Amino acid sequence: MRVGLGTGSTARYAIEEIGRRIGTGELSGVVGVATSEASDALARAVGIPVEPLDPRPLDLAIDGADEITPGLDLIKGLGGALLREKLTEVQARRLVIIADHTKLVTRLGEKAPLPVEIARFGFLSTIERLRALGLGGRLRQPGAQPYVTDNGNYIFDAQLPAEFGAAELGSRIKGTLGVVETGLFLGMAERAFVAAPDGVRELTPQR
Ligand SMILES: O=C[C@H](O)[C@H](O)[C@H](O)COP(=O)(O)O
Repeated sequence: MRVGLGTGSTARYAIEEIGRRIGTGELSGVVGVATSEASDALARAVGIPVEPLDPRPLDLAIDGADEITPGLDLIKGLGGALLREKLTEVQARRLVIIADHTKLVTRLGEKAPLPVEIARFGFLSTIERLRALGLGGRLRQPGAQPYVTDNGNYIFDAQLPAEFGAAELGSRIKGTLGVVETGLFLGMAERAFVAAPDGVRELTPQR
């Protein structure tokens, strides 16, 4: 199998477990496609052969999420990996999300901002254009300098308006000059395994 390897503190568990099972011989013939430099390094460290993304479909992708609706629409990218995640996961025959129950929401934007990856050149102008769409939020800047993605871009963490249609807003953001990609993953996840104190629930999209 060719497996998309997600990014973040939850996807890390899956990568480590795949590596462990390859090590014990429980799994064989697995090749990973990593969604970040960090996951690439982790996968290699735990013994998963890693290949770059090419146009062939992936059998499976496993990743975390920042928000999960009952329809399994997602916000992703608080870890900064949204572009490579979307490039990889759109090619997966099955996208499986793993998360804890704090990620469940009734509507997108309820708890998390929407990460929007933007080009560094002219980023202040791009942010002005995003504000003109009615988005609040700010440039991700954990210290003295802005956060830089694996692709050399910045991230604008957008506060979504109270009322919006996710697909329409997503295409308006994506169509804004300077925007590279958004962390909206709509209609992509096939199922989610969500851990809560009383156990793990398997969710499929409720439309
Ligand atoms: O860019 C990061 C990814 O979209 C992560 O999957 C997401 O932020 C969830 O990460 P975590 O499992 O660390 O909460």
